[in-house]
Amino acid sequence: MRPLDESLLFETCELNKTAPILVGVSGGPDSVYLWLRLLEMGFTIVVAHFDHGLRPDSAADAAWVGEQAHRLNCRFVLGRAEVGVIAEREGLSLEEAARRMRYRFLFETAQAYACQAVAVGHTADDQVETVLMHLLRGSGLGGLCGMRFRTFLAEYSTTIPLVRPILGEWRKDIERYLEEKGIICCQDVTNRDLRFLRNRVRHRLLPILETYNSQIRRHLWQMAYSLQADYQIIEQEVGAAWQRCLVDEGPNYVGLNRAGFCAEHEGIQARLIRRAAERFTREQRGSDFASIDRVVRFIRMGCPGQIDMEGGVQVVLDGVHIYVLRQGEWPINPLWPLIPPDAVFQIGVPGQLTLGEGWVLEAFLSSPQEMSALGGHDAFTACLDADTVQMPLRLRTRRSGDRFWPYGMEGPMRLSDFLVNVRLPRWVRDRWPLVFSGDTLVWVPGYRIAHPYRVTPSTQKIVVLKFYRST
Ligand SMILES: Nc1ncnc2c1ncn2[C@@H]1O[C@H](COP(=O)(O)OP(=O)(O)OP(=O)(O)O)[C@@H](O)[C@H]1O
Repeated sequence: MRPLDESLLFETCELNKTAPILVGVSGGPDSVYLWLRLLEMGFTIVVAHFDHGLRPDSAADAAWVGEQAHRLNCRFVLGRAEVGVIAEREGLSLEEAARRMRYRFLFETAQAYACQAVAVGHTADDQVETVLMHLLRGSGLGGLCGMRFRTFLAEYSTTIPLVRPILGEWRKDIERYLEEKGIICCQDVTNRDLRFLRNRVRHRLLPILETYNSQIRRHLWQMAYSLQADYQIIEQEVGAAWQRCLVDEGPNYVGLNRAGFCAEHEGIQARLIRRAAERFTREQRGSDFASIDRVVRFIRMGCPGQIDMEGGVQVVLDGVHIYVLRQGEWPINPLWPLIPPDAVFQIGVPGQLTLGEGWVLEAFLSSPQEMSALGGHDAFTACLDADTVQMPLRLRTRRSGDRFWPYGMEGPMRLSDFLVNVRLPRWVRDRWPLVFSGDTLVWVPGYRIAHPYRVTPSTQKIVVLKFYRST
């Protein structure tokens, strides 16, 4: 366990005695204890209390904290908001609205009074309850790590940390300390309300778990603490993988390199998607395992297309890149080499076609030896047996009645059926480029070449076709 001592405050919480610390004091025993202990240890404290206006006695709590601050000669800042009204307006639960308003107030006050950190009174018991709540709701490793001694809440401040100096102290020891000092704190009656999951965990679940192992609280606390160190290693790995895969990023999208992504470890792949999706999601809780797993499998399959995640996030694959974006907000860069619906182009071999938006289609001749030396290629490169194709090749969009014999299939099928099967997004089908030899469709870029045009052991020369963006 980590009791409140100087090494915890200076090293783990990274506090110093040169600037004040803002302590969020509800008036309850935990935050009062935190405040008194920090004062005893010689820190300068700014006391901040937020009146949520949700209980009839909330003004009395505020007054009590103010009186104590006066008695202890600490600066006191009181904040107030109509949490009920805000919750309704923003479609949040009362607890969530209260939490957001409170943290916003605490960090704004810390900024205004040049405080080095915001300190709150979460205890070891709160930690154990939090870990169990995460477990019950189905969390990953991140949730099982529980709360940190020192962290940043980026939505409130990226420069002022949130510290929890009494995260290693048990409530019973805190109560004993206050009793010895004769301090009677405010009591929050909602702490006994069993409609709240936290209270059920505290008053019902934990006593039952203790009948299995009397040390369960200690074990859960230790587990969270050691997982935090493990998690840090994973986060470093994910950060490095992110740098390796990131190709493009904007306010409403992130672009990753698919080949790089697929080369990462499976666990890292899932975390990369989670990290990208978290930027754009409307959900407060992260995406669940099943949804992340579905996206990872879709990316590994490699066919261009799109897939929706919960929280308004979309993942779009163009065969080379993975775009994670806010639904409906397409990146400025076009993803695919789309062409006007009625356009027809011709391309000789060797030859080059400049399409819109910086896209280029290049054609050249190669030999089987050269191609095998080059190794694998992406979905927007095709190799055809040169003796089977009729030059120049033609590029156009689909027309009714088009048929296609996909590589590896028994025979031709309707192109429209093929496009449905591969789930090419409906809105791009009329602008998707198709490569024809004479009247025969030989390549659906991003997906398949036509079976009769494949490279075989008897192939002498290969026509290589390649779409790429020149900008
Ligand atoms: N109204 C408030 N004003 C200022 N800070 C608050 C307020 N409510 C909570 N906090 C801060 O957030 C911490 C955690 O809040 P929570 O509601 O979980 O409190 P708690 O575990 O009941 O602790 P306490 O005994 O201090 O009320 C508190 O210890 C306190 O530091």
